[in-house]
Amino acid sequence: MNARDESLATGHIDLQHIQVTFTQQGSQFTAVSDVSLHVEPGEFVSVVGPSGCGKSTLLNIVAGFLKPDSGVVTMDGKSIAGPSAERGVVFQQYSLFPWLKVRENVEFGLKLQGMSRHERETKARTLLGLAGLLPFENHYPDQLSGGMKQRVGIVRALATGPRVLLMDEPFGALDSQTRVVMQEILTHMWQQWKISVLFITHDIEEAIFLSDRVYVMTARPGRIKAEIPVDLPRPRTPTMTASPVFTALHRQLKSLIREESLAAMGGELDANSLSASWHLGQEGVEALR
Ligand SMILES: Nc1ncnc2c1ncn2[C@@H]1O[C@H](COP(=O)(O)OP(=O)(O)OP(=O)(O)O)[C@@H](O)[C@H]1O
Repeated sequence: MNARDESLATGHIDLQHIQVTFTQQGSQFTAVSDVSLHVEPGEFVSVVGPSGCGKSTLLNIVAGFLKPDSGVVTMDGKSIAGPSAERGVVFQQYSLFPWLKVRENVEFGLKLQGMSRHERETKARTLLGLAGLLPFENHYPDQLSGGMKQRVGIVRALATGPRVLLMDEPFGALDSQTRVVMQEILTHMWQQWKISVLFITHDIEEAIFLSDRVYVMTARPGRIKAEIPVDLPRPRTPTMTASPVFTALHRQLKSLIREESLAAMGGELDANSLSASWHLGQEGVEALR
């Protein structure tokens, strides 16, 4: 078995019956209720759902930053007890060290792993080259665009050889054009690495474009409402977003999330009241004057 086959055989994430409660302003509430989900080795899985449904909470549990109140979370059959280099994390905020140059940022984790200067320089330069960032290896983060910073963040997370990549709205801070390009870059990088990815996003199109499967969560308390396989061939290309399969999936996911977004607004809004509120009639218009 070569190194690539070995990495394919690992990176299995399994969450079973996860329950999380938080306390806010002195009162407890259930943030996540009875969530079970899995990511197979080498699979790209997204989680979508309305704001506040617990998506980041689930990612933080897999990252080992947070312990659930009940339920079981494992990676390759072993209980997750805390953060580990086996699980790389990329957040929306570019968490690069501003005082280090691009290559030094990528080398940081390798240095902690005890890799020699020569080896880590070679590895960082190879990875930066694959991400089209080699010409910027000696730049500081604040000399880069948002998209480039996030590419460096992804390369840095991948450098230490994690078996799983956890991404929490990684492109959320980017403008829509850059975001689309980043999705393409990520899907190409992922095809080369074939690493397991758990990806959190608000963006339905992004979830479909990137994923093998998409989990949809309910409004708080977050549960799994649906699990949707994405039956689109790889490699993914931008033209696929106009295909009948893509548009059907988009419609299905949009409708599932809309129901939950309305529920998240407290139940006082439903489809009828939403349209009624815009048809005020003459009396309503007068009342607003
Ligand atoms: N450490 C914490 N203490 C108290 N409440 C928390 C904590 N972390 C998250 N919450 C609350 O739990 C709920 C779920 O939060 P979470 O960030 O996981 O949701 P999300 O689906 O990722 O939201 P968004 O899409 O808006 O980023 C929210 O109501 C949030 O305010």
